[in-house]
Amino acid sequence: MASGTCFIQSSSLSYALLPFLYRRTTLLSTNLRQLHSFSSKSLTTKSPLMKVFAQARRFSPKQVEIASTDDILFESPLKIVKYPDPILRAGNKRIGTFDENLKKLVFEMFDIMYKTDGIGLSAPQVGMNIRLMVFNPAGERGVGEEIVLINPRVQKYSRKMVLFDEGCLSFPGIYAGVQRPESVKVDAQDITGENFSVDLSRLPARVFQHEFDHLQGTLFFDRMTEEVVDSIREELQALEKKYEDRTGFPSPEKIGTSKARKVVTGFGRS
Ligand SMILES: CSCC[C@H](NC=O)C(=O)N[C@@H](C)C(=O)N[C@@H](CO)C(=O)O
Ligand SMILES: [Fe+2]
Repeated sequence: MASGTCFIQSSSLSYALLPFLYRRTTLLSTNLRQLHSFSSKSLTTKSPLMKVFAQARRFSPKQVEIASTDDILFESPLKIVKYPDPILRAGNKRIGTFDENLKKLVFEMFDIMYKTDGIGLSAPQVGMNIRLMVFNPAGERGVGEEIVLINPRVQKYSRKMVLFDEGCLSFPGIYAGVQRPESVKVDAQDITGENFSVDLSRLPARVFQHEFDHLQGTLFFDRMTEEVVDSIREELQALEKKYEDRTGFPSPEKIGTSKARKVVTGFGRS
């Protein structure tokens, strides 16, 4: 999609746009009905207004903003952003420009990943709110395979879930159990902008999912059960305190002792 295109979230559609949207979704639904023989049940909704919203949600492409050149500018050397910095919770823009600057960023991300004993790294973890991740499950330059995924989307994931003790470079020294699907099928773009698909399982699937979560603003403890969070609660609070001491601002989030925390499941939209 062209840079500068204005996207509108279906959830925030103004009523002024409804007539236009209704025409568009009606056309789309007619075409899709012919193409895919939708069941009458899937097209039945309770009111015309609900129908417009339901169809808009089903047919509209994902409305993630495209990064500008400024969004991809970075300062060397890169530094790892630590919890609870709000950068880790911010939205991440899709990348539309595949140039030398992007290649340099990827090289420097691998560099800091290896230096900090990582096996994967997402752009928001180095302060860049864009949809880019790098990983190498071998964790060493020149060993294993370096994988770069730009604007990744999860196509499929296995029902089989696996529990594994994960660590995150944004939570130094903290490890705890996270359940994730054993394998995933991913669509993405490479460093030249070329589309590709890849099937990942075991550790590569785990690292991909951990980094993909970062691109969605999800952190590994969001997926942990309350019992598991209890085992690292004090360490999380220590990071929150460190952030407050360093910045002079209150921590933007607190793990506290609340039981209201909702464990994240699934992948959300990308
Ligand atoms: C298992 S997914 C972990 C991915 C994570 N990426 C970014 O936060 C990461 O690299 N975490 C490291 C702490 C890590 O897992 N390092 C390896 C190799 O040293 C380890 O076994 O601790
Ligand atoms: Fe992480």
